[in-house]
Amino acid sequence: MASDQTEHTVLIVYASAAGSTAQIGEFMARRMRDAGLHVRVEPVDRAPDPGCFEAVVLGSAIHNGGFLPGFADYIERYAQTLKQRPNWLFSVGMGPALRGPVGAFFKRLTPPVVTECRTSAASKGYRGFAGVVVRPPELRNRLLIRLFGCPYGDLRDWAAITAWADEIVSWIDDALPATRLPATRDPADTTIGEGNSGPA
Ligand SMILES: Cc1cc2nc3c(=O)[nH]c(=O)nc-3n(C[C@H](O)[C@H](O)[C@H](O)COP(=O)(O)O)c2cc1C
Repeated sequence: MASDQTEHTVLIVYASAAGSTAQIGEFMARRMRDAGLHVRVEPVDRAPDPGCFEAVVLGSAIHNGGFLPGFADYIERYAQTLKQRPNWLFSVGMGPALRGPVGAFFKRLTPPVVTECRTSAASKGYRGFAGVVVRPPELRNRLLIRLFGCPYGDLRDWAAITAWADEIVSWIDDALPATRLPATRDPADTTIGEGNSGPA
């Protein structure tokens, strides 16, 4: 028997310079679609108005201590809308992969831009994921990375990303009311008016 419930709609917006954050966004989208949600995933420069979706996930790579250009602006521009939509924020950087005494200290710190955006959007949750760390050409940057104890390579923890996507799906399924299509419609009635045009 066909279900009369529509899928919940989710927008995933990401900012990515080299592609690792984009892949996390696409991965989360696939995971959430497999769970029955209707998910649109877009880079921030093509992202639509979040007000057209029931829930939103926002994620950016961290470069030089901040989000990528345009990402914080998007959150600021739609802050009022985002405050009225359940939304979640993630960052992708070296943080979770830092090791050693200096690394352990910096690992505990949340970049100020994360706190600002989380407050602006009233995000329900935040995760910092490790990204892909490539050996930089500049000696100074290589020394900093060594000081922080960060290894090179693809450090993404797909199990942690999967678990977070599933947490968001559970929240949406539990907290958002099911959207129901009109139960019946007289096939002879061809007018599109009140009561016939879509979900109540
Ligand atoms: C120029 C540059 C600056 C970076 N600055 C930071 C930083 O300040 N903090 C951090 O945790 N990671 C930093 N990283 C690591 C990136 O966040 C990481 O490589 C991430 O996976 C990049 O995401 P993307 O592939 O989506 O662009 C930097 C990387 C580059 C290339």
